[in-house]
Amino acid sequence: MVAEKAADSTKENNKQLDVLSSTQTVVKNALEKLGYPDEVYELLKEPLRMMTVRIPVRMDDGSTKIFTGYRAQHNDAVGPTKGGIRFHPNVTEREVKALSIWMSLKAGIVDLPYGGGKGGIICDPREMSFRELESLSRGYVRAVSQIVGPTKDIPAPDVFTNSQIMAWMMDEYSRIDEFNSPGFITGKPIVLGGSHGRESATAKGVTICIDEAARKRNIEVKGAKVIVQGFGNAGSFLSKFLHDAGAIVVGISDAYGGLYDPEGLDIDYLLDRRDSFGTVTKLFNNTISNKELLERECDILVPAAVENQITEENAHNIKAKIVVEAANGPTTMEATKILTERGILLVPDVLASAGGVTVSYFEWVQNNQGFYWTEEEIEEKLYQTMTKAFNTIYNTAETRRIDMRLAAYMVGVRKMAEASRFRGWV
Ligand SMILES: NC(=O)C1=CN([C@@H]2O[C@H](COP(=O)(O)OP(=O)(O)OC[C@H]3O[C@@H](n4cnc5c(N)ncnc54)[C@H](O)[C@@H]3O)[C@@H](O)[C@H]2O)C=CC1
Ligand SMILES: O=C(O)CCC(=O)C(=O)O
Repeated sequence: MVAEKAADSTKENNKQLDVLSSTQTVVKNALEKLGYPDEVYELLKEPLRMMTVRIPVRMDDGSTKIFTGYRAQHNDAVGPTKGGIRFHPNVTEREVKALSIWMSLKAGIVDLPYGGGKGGIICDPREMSFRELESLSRGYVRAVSQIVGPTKDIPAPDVFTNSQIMAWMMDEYSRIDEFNSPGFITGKPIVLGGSHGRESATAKGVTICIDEAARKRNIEVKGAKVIVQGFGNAGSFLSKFLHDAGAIVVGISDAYGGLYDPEGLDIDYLLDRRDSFGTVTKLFNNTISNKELLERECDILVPAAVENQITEENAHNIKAKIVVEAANGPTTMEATKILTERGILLVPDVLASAGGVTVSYFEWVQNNQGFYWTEEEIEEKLYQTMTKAFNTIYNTAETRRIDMRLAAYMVGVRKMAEASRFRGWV
């Protein structure tokens, strides 16, 4: 009996942490609230295409290692699919599928002419040499080359991938295409057709959401205590922006642990010492765990690392008044409910982290037109896009008396549902 109960509770816990099924539940709720028939949900609950590839890489020790990778294309009714590529040991097929659905929702929320796509390779780039990483990146592009391209599916950076990896991938695709194809991928170095502001775009978008959310809750960002989980692309730029705006960044973390100081951390020093994978805490002895960090005292909490960090286990202990999700999928559905009931304003991932794909879109447009904008122009366009999206979703949540995640899904799903209907798919 006891063993049966324990097995049931493990099953329930695994279900809550399955990002695909929880995303499907919210998509279903959003479509029902919008009055769409069940067949629209049947179409949108899974990607239209999912490719699994095996990539052989000759390692530096002379052995050959076979890596598994994925590319999911959720829905291309609105336009080509778009979304990052993740290199991480925990990548799974279901995770990549969920990430592609989130990309569709983001494109809908910030009104881009795209559907969602996402890729991932099961690997640990922190343990690979530069040459092995180049070989893996080029091998992945060769393996998925038939289904990607500037008018089909446009990749970008995500966890543990960066502008160098985008450059190798663009070069490999250009060789296959026998044409210089900068619009194949975004997040490239500026000299290869990258856009000003793309590197910091995700964090900029999150900063704009924090400003808007703080205004709604009468909190001054200047002087507010902030914890940021993750010190990579999203988390490190965000910490810098908030620090420069006068917020007190009291906590940060990476995959190995967290740092907390109620008086505020020396962000410039930490930025200077972090490595290219967003690791910095290994240099310190007085670290705490990621779990502890999330529960420490602060006004604003920003998970900017990986999925399933705020769950029903710790949601009751979160001290922040505002939680802004820079990461994809950091809060489970059960935790969303708990935080909302506790009066904590939760700004969901599909809205808060949409700055990255927004500037990726600007990069793609600049590649297509062959004319490039200044950083100021990009920043202004990003600001307009993010504030409009935030307020549309905030007002939808208020009017309908629902949480901001469901409101964001309702706003995000509508365009692809309509486009699929007009195309006669449902
Ligand atoms: N880079 C981008 O443009 C965008 C990123 N995101 C999301 O933001 C999140 C972070 O992505 P990036 O900053 O780009 O990645 P990154 O690779 O630059 O940094 C990842 C950070 O998370 C930490 N981390 C990794 N595994 C962890 C774990 N198990 N527990 C705690 N920390 C861990 C790493 O140490 C590092 O500090 C991800 O969820 C990603 O999907 C969302 C939109 C766009
Ligand atoms: O910049 C992009 O196209 C995609 C970024 C991404 O993967 C994300 O928003 O999760």
